[in-house]
Amino acid sequence: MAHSHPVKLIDHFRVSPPLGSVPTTSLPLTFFDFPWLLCRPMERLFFYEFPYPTLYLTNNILPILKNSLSLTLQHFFPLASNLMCPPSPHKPYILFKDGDSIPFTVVESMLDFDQVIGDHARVDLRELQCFVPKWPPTRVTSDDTRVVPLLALQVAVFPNSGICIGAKFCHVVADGMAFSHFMKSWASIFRSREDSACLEKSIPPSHDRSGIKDPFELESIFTKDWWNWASSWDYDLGSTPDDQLRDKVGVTFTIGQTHIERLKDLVSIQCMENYPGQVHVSTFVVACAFTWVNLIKSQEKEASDLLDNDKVYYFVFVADCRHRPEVKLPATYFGNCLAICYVPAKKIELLGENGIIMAAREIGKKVKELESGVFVGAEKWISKWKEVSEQGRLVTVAGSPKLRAYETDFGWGRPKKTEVPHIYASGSFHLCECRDGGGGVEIGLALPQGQMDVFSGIFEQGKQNLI
Ligand SMILES: CC(C)(COP(=O)(O)OP(=O)(O)OC[C@H]1O[C@@H](n2cnc3c(N)ncnc32)[C@H](O)[C@@H]1OP(=O)(O)O)[C@@H](O)C(=O)NCCC(=O)NCCSC(=O)CC(=O)O
Repeated sequence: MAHSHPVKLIDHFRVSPPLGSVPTTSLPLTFFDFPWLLCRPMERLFFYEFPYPTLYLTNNILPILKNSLSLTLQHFFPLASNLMCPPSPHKPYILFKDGDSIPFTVVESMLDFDQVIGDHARVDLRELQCFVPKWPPTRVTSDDTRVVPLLALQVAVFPNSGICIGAKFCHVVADGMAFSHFMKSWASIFRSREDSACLEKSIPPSHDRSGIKDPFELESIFTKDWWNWASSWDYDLGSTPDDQLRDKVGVTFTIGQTHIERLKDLVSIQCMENYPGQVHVSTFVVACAFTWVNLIKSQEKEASDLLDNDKVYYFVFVADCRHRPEVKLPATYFGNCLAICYVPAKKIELLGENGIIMAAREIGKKVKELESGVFVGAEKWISKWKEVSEQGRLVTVAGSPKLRAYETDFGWGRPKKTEVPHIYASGSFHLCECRDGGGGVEIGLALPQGQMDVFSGIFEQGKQNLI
C-alpha cells in the first residue's frame, strides 16, 4: 500500500549507559572483526502485536524502554561506542567514552500492520525502509580520524495494532550471535519490570579479547587487505541506496518441517549411494542448497549463459566459532567470531538433475571441514570476497535459525514477523527459524519482478515434488 507519509515523527532522543557506569574503554579489533569493517550496516526489524493507542506507548512504554535500554547498554557498551578510523598506518579501534550514546527515534506508522508483516510479494521495498532507523553521519576529528557510529534504534507504533522495534548496527561491533544476545537482554530487562526473574536470567556479555589467539597472523594479513580497500571505503554508510531496491519485490518463503525432512532423506540416501564418507545433512544445509539452486535456475537465460555453464559459482556462509576447539570463547563473547566459508560449484552442475543434492553435499562438506580446522584458507577470507563479489557469481546467506530471532520477547509475545531489510539491496537471502517454532525455516529475499515470478514458481513446485 503506497502512502505519501508512511510514518510521522513523534520523538527523537539519545540513550547512553547510566552516566559514570562504564569507564573510558578502548577495544582493539581482532582478526575476526576486520572482514566486517567494509560491510554496510545490518538492519533488523521485530514486529509485535500491540493493541494500544500511541499515547499508551509514549506515556507508559517509552520511559521503560528507554530506561531498560540504558541499563542494557551498560553491559553492551561497545554498541554505544564509536568506531575510530585514524589515518594510515594506525589501525581502526572501538572507543567508549562516558556520555557516548545512541540515537533513538519514535514514529507513528500510517500503514496497515497486517499488510506490512505479510509474507506476500512486497512491491515497494522502500516502504519497509521507514521502519529502519536513520543512520547518523560519520564525523571527522581535527586529526583526520573518522568517527563512525555503531548502532541506531527506532520504535514505530501502529495505533491499536502493532509495534516495530528497528535496529541498524555495524557488523564490525557484533555478529549475529552477539547482537541477538543484546536484543534478548534488552527485552528481558524491559520485561523485568513485571517479572524480576527475567533480570536474573539475562547473562552479561564477555568483552575479554585476550583469549583470541592468532597463530596464522591473520590480523596482519587482514590489516593489509583493509588498507588496500580503505582508500575507496565510504565512511558515510548512510541509508540503502534507493536504486538497489527499485523494481525489486521482496517475499518471505517458508520450508516447513515435513519438506525439510524429505529433503534431508533425499540428500542422505543419494549421497550414501553415490559418495563414500559421512555427509553432514542438516536443516541449514538442505534449506541453503534448495534456495541456492533455485536462485541460479531463476536467473535469466541469455546466449552468454552457455559460455557461463563451466564457470564456478559460489555459495558463501559463515560459521560461529565460539565453541570450536581452536577458538574456545564463551557463548556470551561480544564481538565477531565467524569463519567465512566459500562453497564453489559449476553452474552446469547446479542446474543438473541432481543440482540440489550436489549443492547440499558441497555445503555439508564445508560444514564438516570446519571440524578439522576453522582457519584452513582463512588468509583469503577478505581477498576471496573481493574476487568473487566482483565476478557477481555468488549467493550469500544472512542470519541463521540458531539466532532464534522469534524468541526476542518484550512481553508482547513472539514477534509476528522479523525482517532483515539490508539483504533486499544485495543478492543474498535471509534464513531464520519459522515463527511457529515447528522446525521449518523462513527465507527472505528480493528479486526483480520477472525473476521473482520464475523463482517463486520453481520454489513452490520443488516443494510439491518432494511429497
Ligand atoms: C556452520 C553452521 C551454519 C552449520 O549449521 P548446521 O545446523 O548444519 O550445523 P551444526 O553443526 O549445528 O549441526 C547441527 C545439525 O546437523 C545435523 N547433523 C548431521 N550430522 C551430524 C553429526 N554427525 N553430528 C551432529 N549433528 C549432525 C543435526 O541433526 C542438526 O540438524 P538440524 O538442524 O536439522 O536439527 C552453524 O554451525 C553455525 O555456525 N550457525 C551460526 C551462524 C551464524 O551465527 N550466523 C549469523 C551470521 S551474522 C549475520 O548474518 C548478521 C545478522 O544476521 O545480523
